[in-house]
This record gives sequence, structure tokens and C-alpha cells, in this order.
Amino acid sequence: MPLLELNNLKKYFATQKAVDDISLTIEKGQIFGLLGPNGAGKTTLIRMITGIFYPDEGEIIFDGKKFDPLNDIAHIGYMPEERGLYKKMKIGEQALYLAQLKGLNRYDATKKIREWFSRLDMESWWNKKVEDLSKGMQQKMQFVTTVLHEPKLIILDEPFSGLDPVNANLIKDEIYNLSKRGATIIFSTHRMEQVEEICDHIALVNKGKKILDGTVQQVKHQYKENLFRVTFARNLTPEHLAVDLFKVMSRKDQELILKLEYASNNDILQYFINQGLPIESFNEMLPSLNDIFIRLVEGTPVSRQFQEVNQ
Ligand SMILES: Nc1ncnc2c1ncn2[C@@H]1O[C@H](COP(=O)(O)OP(=O)(O)OP(=O)(O)O)[C@@H](O)[C@H]1O
Repeated sequence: MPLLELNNLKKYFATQKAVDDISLTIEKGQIFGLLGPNGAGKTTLIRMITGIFYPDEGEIIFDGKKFDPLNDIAHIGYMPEERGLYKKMKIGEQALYLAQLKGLNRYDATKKIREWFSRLDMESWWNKKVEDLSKGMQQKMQFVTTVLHEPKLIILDEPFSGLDPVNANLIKDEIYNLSKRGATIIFSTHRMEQVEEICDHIALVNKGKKILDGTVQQVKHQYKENLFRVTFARNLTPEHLAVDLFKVMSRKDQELILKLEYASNNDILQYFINQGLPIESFNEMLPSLNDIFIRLVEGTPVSRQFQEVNQ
């Protein structure tokens, strides 16, 4: 069942169609990647989902009902890209204050903050001021204050920026845990490798429009270009490649990158076997999300990194 449905949302500024008729469905418990280049409209979309902006047109359905920002906001945790902590306030005090703003009583808030601080190795920070924390430490603090009240919907904008690999892993594990416990997570980032790793489902937005929507595997298969990596137990010679069955995109000692056009995988395997070439591996190369992103945004082919070589 969806937690969030966006139907034909539009938000226009004077000169800019920031969000131009976007519809999306986000299922409960999903980790959903909202992707797009700078200026695509992601923040504007998120601001409508968090009740900061009213849409000009369209509707938002939250947990089965028409979105009611005043009441539903208690069930949403939003970590914006620009961090918003009070610099002079002590960490513990600030976490308590923010948790109470989200509706927790002081006792529950204290208990939950202590649990989170202990899990994320932040226990000794209670009496430090925000301004005394590093960028990455502030990021962890911001994450805790976003998820503390156990929101149904968690929206994280570039959650790993400024985190070292150990802390990034710590936060990644917590994102998985939150999703396993039923929270729905929208994750906005430009870092495609993180999206491939974490997200179940993605949508790509460009110039205010949705241009892609699906699971990571669906999207990769949709944009595959029939590229295969074949490795052999001995070196190839040009004679082995003088055939119309495939295009050679790259060749290196015992490794070939091929593009199949009309032939099937079996035809290719059969051909190499007939040539007496012992095959060590034969794998399809699916495009990375980064390649797909660049292709859709720039209009360049996914396989641009391989130049066809003369056989
Ligand atoms: N308050 C505003 N007034 C006028 N134009 C705006 C306003 N907010 C955003 N825009 C414009 O709307 C478009 C989408 O902006 P938005 O901030 O939603 O993009 P984004 O996808 O979040 O980009 P980034 O990845 O750089 O954060 C941009 O062209 C931006 O200039």
C-alpha cells in the first residue's frame, strides 16, 4: 500500500516551471531515490511533500488521505540539505527541544535520545555546543533529530555529505533498520553509487518533469545496450575478431568488451568455441545509474566510454 501518492503536482515560479506535472507513488517501507541534476525540481517537490509550499495544482495523498500539512507533519522527518541546528545550544538540550517540538514528552524524548546517542557513538556529546562539532558530527546530530520521533516518512537530502566512510556506513545501516521497521524513506542525492546500493526504487527528475521511474534493476535493464565482457584463457589475435557477429568496443590482452547487435549470446559463445578460444567468463554489462543519469540528462549514449575499435 502506498504511503505517499503525488498526482499531477505543479509548482510554477515567475519564470520557472520548477515542478511540472509530476506523479509518483511511494510504497510503505520503500527506500525511494529522488534523483535529478541541479535545478531539476527535487527540493521544490520535497517542499510540497513537507507542507512548506502548497502545490499550484495536483494533489498529495498521505497514508490513504488527502495530505493535511498541519497534522501530517508530525509523521514526517525532513533532513534538508542546508542544516538547521542552533550553533550556540548544547547538543543534548537541543535534541530534547527538537524532539518536544515533534510531540514527544520530555521523558520519552530523553530515553530515545540516549538510545540513539549510544547507538551512534555520540554519548560524550551531550554538553558540547553545536559549533564545537565537526561538519560530519553535526550531520549525525541532524540525522538523529530527524528520525527521533519515529516518523512514517523520512526525507533525507544528501544525508552522507561530510561523513567519513565509517560514519556513512553507520547511517546507512540505520536507514536500512528504519525501513525494516516500516518507515518509508525518500533519499535525495547526486551520488549514484549510494543510490544503487540503498534504494529499492528510483525516480529521475529533469527540468521539472519525471523522466524515469522504476526499481534499480528495471531501470538498468531498460537502458542496457547489449554490452558484454568476455575474458579468455589466452590472448586474442585480430583474426579471432574478423567477424560480423559483434562490434568490439574495447580489447585488452585476454579481455573483450563486445556489443551484440543481431547475434544471440549463444551464437557468440559458439563462435569463440569454434575458434578454439577457451572462455573464462562471459558477463552482460548493465549500465550504472550514473551512466543512465548522464545519458538521459545529457542525451549521450551509455556506452560513450567505450570507443569502437578497429578489429
Ligand atoms: N523560491 C523560488 N523562486 C523562484 N524560483 C525558484 C524558487 N525555488 C526554486 N526555484 C527554481 O526552480 C527550479 C528547481 O529548483 P529546485 O531547488 O527545486 O531544484 P533541485 O532539483 O533541488 O536542485 P539542486 O540539486 O541544485 O538542489 C530552479 O530553476 C530554481 O531556480
